[in-house]
Amino acid sequence: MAVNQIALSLQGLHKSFGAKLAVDDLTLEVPAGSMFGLVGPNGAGKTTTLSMATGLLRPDAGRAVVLGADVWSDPAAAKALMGVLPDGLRLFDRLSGRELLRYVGLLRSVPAELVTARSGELLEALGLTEDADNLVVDYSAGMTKKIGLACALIHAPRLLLLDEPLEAVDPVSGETIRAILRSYVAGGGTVVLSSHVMELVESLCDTVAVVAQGRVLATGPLDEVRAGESLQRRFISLVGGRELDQEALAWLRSS
Ligand SMILES: Nc1ncnc2c1ncn2[C@@H]1O[C@H](COP(=O)(O)OP(=O)(O)OP(=O)(O)O)[C@@H](O)[C@H]1O
Repeated sequence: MAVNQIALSLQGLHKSFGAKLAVDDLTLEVPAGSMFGLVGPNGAGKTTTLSMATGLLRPDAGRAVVLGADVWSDPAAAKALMGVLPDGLRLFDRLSGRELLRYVGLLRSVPAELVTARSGELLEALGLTEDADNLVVDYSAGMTKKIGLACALIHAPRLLLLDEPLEAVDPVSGETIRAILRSYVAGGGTVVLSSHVMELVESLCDTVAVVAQGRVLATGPLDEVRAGESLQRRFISLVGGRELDQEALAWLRSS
């Protein structure tokens, strides 16, 4: 891999929903081999940005390029290089976990024997072996997240884009997912994840971007962005905290 290669380049992305400007001229570069955290308050435009980066939502303007492949003009090449765990993932949940992995693997042109072997390993690593033959519709939220992650990994992509990957996941599974992501990056992969949980981003990511109102407020190596503070404090000073009015919700106080 070339030194200083860019795994994901977002250039001047724009997206409006009616009068709402969700993503406003957003430019971002994710270095290859990094664990990149995308953080921002509710409604900042993280999901919209990731959807445009992964080919799920067409930008009004701008480009998304994955390891040299343009997501919108060369989608087959770009999609072969990335694994995606979208927000509010809709899976074919009338399949069992094992069947779903097989379906996704074959769809991604992974040879059948390899799909079987990789599925077994992924199910085991994510603690899903016991439930592998149960229908995904009956999985808990955390189990659904984990099978979604397995689907994103089955074709051994070079770039993983994960929207809130640890949401609803129990602490033990959370540790497993962190370990999988760390070993994926150690092996040359790149991860982009969005999260509200600053401790998670601080403990896992080496590079971050803070976005608010569809724009990048700060990006770079974690230590540069947090500038001697905790990421939480830096985040609040960049984004602006909100004080709760003394009189607000007075009816909730019983005395
Ligand atoms: N399909 C849509 N139709 C209309 N507005 C939308 C749509 N999707 C997103 N938006 C708006 O765009 C803005 C950005 O939303 P987005 O979901 O990208 O934010 P987010 O940073 O992922 O938020 P959260 O952290 O709460 O998930 C919000 O104001 C949201 O209401």
